[in-house]
Amino acid sequence: MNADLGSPRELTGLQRRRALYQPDLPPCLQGTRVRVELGDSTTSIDPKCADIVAQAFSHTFGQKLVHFLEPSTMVSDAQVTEEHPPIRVGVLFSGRQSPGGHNVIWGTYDAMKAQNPHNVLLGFVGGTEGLFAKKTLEITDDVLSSYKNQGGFDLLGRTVDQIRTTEQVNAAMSTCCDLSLDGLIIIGGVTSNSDAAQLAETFAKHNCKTKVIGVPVTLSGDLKNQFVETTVGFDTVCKVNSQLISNVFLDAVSAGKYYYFVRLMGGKASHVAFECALQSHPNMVILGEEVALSKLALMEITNKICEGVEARAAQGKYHGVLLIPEGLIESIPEMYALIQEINNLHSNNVPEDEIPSQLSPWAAALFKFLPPFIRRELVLHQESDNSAQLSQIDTEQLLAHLVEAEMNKRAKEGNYKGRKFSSVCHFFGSQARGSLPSNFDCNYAYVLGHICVQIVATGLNGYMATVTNLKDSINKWRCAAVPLTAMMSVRRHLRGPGAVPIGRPVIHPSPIDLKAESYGVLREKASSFLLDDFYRTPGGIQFEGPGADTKPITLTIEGQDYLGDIEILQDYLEKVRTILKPGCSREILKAAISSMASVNDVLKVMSAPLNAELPLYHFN
Ligand SMILES: O=P(O)(O)OC[C@H]1O[C@](O)(CO)[C@@H](O)[C@@H]1O
Repeated sequence: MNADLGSPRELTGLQRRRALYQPDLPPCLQGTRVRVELGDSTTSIDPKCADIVAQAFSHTFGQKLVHFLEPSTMVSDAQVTEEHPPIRVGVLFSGRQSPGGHNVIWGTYDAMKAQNPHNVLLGFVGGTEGLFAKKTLEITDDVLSSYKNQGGFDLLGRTVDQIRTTEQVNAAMSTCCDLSLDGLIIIGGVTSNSDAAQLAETFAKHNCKTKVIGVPVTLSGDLKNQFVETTVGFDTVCKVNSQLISNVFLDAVSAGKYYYFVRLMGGKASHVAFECALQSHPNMVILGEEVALSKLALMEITNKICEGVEARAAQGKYHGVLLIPEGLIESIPEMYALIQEINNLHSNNVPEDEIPSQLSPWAAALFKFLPPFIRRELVLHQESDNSAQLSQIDTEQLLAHLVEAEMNKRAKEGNYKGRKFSSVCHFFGSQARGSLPSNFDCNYAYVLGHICVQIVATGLNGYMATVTNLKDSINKWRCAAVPLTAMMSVRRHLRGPGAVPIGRPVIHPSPIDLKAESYGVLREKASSFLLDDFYRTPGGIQFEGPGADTKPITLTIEGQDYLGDIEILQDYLEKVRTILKPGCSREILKAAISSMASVNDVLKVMSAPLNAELPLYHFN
């Protein structure tokens, strides 16, 4: 644990200015009185698993949805919370750093102090380890002052994101009892919220008075379901990555000699890569979900990229940008099977250096085929959820290596006559994860913090704080509490009636919906992206002025009128081509010139920051 955690720190001019930003609240959270309305009883997100979840969570399964409304709203069966005896709440980061996390704590603190100045908020220093060891820091105005609207999780830090073993659960329970906590807020993604559900169940079973609350905070954006629209941090990370990617584009197109292979965070689902592709328009993006669906083998993916390289070479282009998610490696069937074998060996405590010799013959053959750097990375110790350390596996380098070998082979065999293929690889991980959070993430996290306090005040255990209607302005956001068990399910072995449930109930990461409109848009444009270099330069995150309040494209595109700039850019390119075509007719030239007004708009779009509110954007 870092000894400096939680200390006041010196802020730069930009950080000081950001610290002054005051997030907005939806009307229902603006006063000290909130109307609490009970909704429907819940079941499992997968009705076929309801019995299993109900059995595993006999004390917390089936609770009702709870909505927080403005007190003036006349709703039958509703109650108004008015009296607030002093409460004590603990909070911890249990999950990877994600921009905006600090604002959950700030929102919680403000809401607690507004309810009753004697309320106490304790932060656990060092995440789960701090929780087990009762290492707390009382949150005060002073402590918070240099962490408002700031990136990182360094106010409290985090360690192993796990509260699962009997020993860990008992340690957490004894801390909550000893500190007489009314509430415990766990800030994290799917794994941490699954642990939160288990903890809530255990507390209920043992009559522990502490109410456990989960908050959806993960840059990966994969804690997404009918109750949760997006997670805190996803917006910021996609904006920062898109800026970095667009910088790479300009570098690529300027020299025209390198292919950039960019790997983005997002292990179990490819939401970050998908959103960044919509924001930046790379030549190629390969999503884990597509590969898993089509069961593409490593060599098929390699060939697909080589075909793209060849098609571009035919147009005299020897540069390009390819995006992949870090989870791609696990989506490739043969790699998945190999990683599973390695995971099993890890679970049986086989040391890293002995793993290669204990693989099955076919897995050993695949392992041997891989370059040495990938072999080393594949056998590294596992994550807290017993999965491979995807951030440590340089899949972008593996693909670049295989594509180069294949292009050289094609050249040698006389099947490729273009210039030699050259690549540059990047992994954009912590560069974006440590960013100052966007206004959207600052607001969203702050509001979730307020909701946590309403959940404790209402006496709800095993709930997640949620906000829906996020695509609209904050005054239309809808605040609620959703039972964690409602988001849980059990994986099943086979599809159909013979399906056998495996594993324990957890909140699973949601993959990209390949039937969604936003995905359709991306695929429809794939060949233009590949060949026409429709690169976009979104620029840095806008904190003030036009564009400061834009949201992720994937959040706003679903169910909206999509009149994005892609069609317009294509149209523009066609017009330029027409004008440039030698001997084109006077009429065509005139028609092209008469459309110059829209061409100017297009140029504006191409040079303006993505976040700027442009007339051509109709995402919200
Ligand atoms: O900093 P670390 O421990 O490498 O974390 C990496 C992991 O965290 C995440 O960013 C968030 O879950 C994953 O995408 C990634 O694999």
